[in-house]
Amino acid sequence: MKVLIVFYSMYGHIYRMAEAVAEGVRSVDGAEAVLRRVPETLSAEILASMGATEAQKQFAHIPVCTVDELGAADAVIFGTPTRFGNMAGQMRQFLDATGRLWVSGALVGKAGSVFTSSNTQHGGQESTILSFHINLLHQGMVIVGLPYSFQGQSTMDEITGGSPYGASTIAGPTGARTPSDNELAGARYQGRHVAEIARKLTRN
Ligand SMILES: Cc1cc2nc3c(=O)[nH]c(=O)nc-3n(C[C@H](O)[C@H](O)[C@H](O)COP(=O)(O)O)c2cc1C
Repeated sequence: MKVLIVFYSMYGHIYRMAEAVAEGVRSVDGAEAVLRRVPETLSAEILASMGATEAQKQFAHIPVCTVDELGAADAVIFGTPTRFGNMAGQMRQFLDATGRLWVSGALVGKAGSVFTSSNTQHGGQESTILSFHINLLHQGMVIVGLPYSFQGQSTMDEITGGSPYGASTIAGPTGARTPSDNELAGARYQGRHVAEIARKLTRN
């Protein structure tokens, strides 16, 4: 059973979370985690002006996802930073290339799940995940979130990402904060949870 983790990251937070999601997937017997990134759509000049050039080198070795790989996966977990409370345009562009999967119903009945990051605590993590879910529903996917059985999302001991909609991390106003242990635990939990549900959905 193949669980595809397809992400966009500009500064590395979503990449780090994607690695943790993959760990969670791999903790399920028979589940293979495949990490892919979506194509970059901004020019090198714009990326340099945004201070992304060095950061993106950390995950340049991850292969770029193809639409066929998306269609062939047993479950898909999407990771995107928030952009004004929505998914990043790079992810949007990738989704807009999947029309033929919609036509053929390739994703119907497969588990789909979303995780995110933002600079500020209330900067749109929930709206990013929930508006992403609309796309999954149009593709006929079965939406999987991050249940409250992941107790780390209820903690009052620290400022943390994570909601019933999906794992998340807060990068901080300058983007210098890295995903906390609790946020990474949420990402691992989500990966494991999706893989467990996908295993049930794919059982004959
Ligand atoms: C154009 C743009 C819009 C953004 N919009 C938001 C926003 O609405 N709320 C917020 O908290 N952070 C916002 N951010 C910050 C990003 O979400 C943050 O850089 C990202 O989550 C870090 O993830 P990454 O390291 O994987 O790129 C924005 C960043 C950019 C470049």
